[in-house]
Amino acid sequence: MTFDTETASRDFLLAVEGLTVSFDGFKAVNDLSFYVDENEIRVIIGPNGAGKTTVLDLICGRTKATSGSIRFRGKELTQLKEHQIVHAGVGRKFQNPSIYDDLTVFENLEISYPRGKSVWGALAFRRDSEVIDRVEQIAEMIFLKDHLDTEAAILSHGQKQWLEIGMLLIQKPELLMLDEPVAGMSVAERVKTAELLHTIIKHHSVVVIEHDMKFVEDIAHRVTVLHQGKVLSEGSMDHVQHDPKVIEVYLGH
Ligand SMILES: Nc1ncnc2c1ncn2[C@@H]1O[C@H](COP(=O)(O)OP(=O)(O)OP(=O)(O)O)[C@@H](O)[C@H]1O
Repeated sequence: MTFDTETASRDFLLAVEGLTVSFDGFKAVNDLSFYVDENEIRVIIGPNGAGKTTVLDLICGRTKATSGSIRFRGKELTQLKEHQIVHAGVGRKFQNPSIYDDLTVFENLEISYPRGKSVWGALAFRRDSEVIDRVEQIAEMIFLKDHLDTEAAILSHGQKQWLEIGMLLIQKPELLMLDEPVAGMSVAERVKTAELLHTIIKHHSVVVIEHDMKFVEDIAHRVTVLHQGKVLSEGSMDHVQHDPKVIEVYLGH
């Protein structure tokens, strides 16, 4: 059986097919296809300019595709607006944390708690036990249970990154997309972040862009190597690490 026949007959959480985006004639993503399963950690690697960030921008609706399809739980995302994609269950963390420095860890998590869409729902929102329980549960997962009253401004760089992941998790996205989550972290923080991702995928799927190969090895179920907007290689870390094409354009440097 060919890969195509196999993929066509399966239900993936995320199915990206023939995705292309052209910026003034330059195809940053070029006829790209890849598939992500439930409870999978997929890592996207590749040289600078390969199109990794652009792929996440396309999935979360920040950039509009020139052609191709992105199906999430069978729902086409390419025509949706960013907030509709968030509502469909896709959360995205950018490289720079967008937390509120002057609020505490508790408050940052609390304001991210989904309150329903109506204005009335927002007005009726109060700090009830359901919210407190959920905030505490997430804080424990992101190693900040003892820092609930700490102002976000004084957290370490790594703790800020975890807080932002927590702010996404509290919204219960089915798919979480992270752009270089361990950049600038200490070795100890990287180890804890790998632990966090292994906890997260019990209930979510994760797509991560990463350059730190040790970290990739620790977390990846499968790795997709991008080069010039296309898949150069895909499979286990072991498979892509030994693929001569990958060594030539990326890992050998
Ligand atoms: N809005 C845009 N307009 C024009 N060109 C763009 C735009 N966004 C990205 N590009 C180009 O598309 C290519 C892919 O960029 P992208 O940021 O996706 O690469 P990357 O793999 O994430 O690289 P890095 O590892 O350096 O972050 C680059 O050549 C970039 O200059």
